[in-house]
Amino acid sequence: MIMASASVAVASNRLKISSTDCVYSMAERQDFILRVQAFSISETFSSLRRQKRTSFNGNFNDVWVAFIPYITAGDPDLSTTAKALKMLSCCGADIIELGLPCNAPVLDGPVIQASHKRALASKTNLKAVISMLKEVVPQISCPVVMFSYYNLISSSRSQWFLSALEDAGAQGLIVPDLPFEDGATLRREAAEKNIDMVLLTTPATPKKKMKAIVDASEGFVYLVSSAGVTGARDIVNTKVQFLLKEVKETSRKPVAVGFGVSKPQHVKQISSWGADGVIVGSAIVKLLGEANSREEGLRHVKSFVACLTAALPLGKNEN
Ligand SMILES: O=P(O)(O)OC[C@@H](O)[C@@H](O)c1c[nH]c2ccccc12
Repeated sequence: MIMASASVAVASNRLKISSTDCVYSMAERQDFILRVQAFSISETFSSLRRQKRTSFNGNFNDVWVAFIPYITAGDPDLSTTAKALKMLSCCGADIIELGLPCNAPVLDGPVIQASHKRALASKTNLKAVISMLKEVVPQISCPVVMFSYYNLISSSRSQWFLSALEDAGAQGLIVPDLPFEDGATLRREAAEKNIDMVLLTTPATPKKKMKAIVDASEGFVYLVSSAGVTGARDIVNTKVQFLLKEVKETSRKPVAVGFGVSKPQHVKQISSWGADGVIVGSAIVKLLGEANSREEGLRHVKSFVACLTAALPLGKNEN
């Protein structure tokens, strides 16, 4: 019961502190961090669906869309990443994607590529990220999904890699460059460690293969909005509305949309199309990378995230 009440307290506390005025002082004071085990990814979406609120955008419909930010671990250093994780968890993130830096992030655009470079320059490696997460995960109330290119996994043997994630309290894993056909073993090994392997489907994925991907994806399905690499876009691909419908006809699994989301109107639009989550990476990473100081970067991210979450159905910043 304590755990449950603590979770409820955290949840209600997050709703209360998601208004931006007290979040940072809360994190800074460190005197009121309830050490609760974050929900699993599936529990997070189920809990959000239970909390679903009726929103009126011409007609009443029950919606609650998860906000899923991405940052690169170690950018610009792991102590800033630790602060960012705690701040994002307080600012309304329902799930956080945390990228492991590597030398060739080929699916990333220039903004995230630069973040990998900064992270590697600060000597960030898997061991250091795992020890940071062991410290931080008990202090945050949302699940962490690790992002790793496959070469980092194959070089360290997948079972050892997955055990390290499990020890760190990571709840999910995304390996964007691992072809679906080659991922069965890793998916099985992840399932044995209760780590959700989140799979990606794109506008170019044939329908039959999309169905297989959706069926095999754990936690949620990542719907990539557009072709190409990560990076803020001016507009969201309108094909996403049709793709979302197609995926949701295939399964009841939650579907989160990413790639290019960088404005409140993108969040509104994707939410109105029926997504269960919106994923934002480059626009957040850019603020961290361009700031004059770590503290300034965190402040800018906090304000930007508040704008985006305010655009979610019945914006989470509403008191
Ligand atoms: O950066 P964007 O355009 O907001 O897209 C999300 C993206 O950053 C994140 O989900 C991600 C980071 N690296 C990736 C590589 C492939 C697919 C997705 C990703």
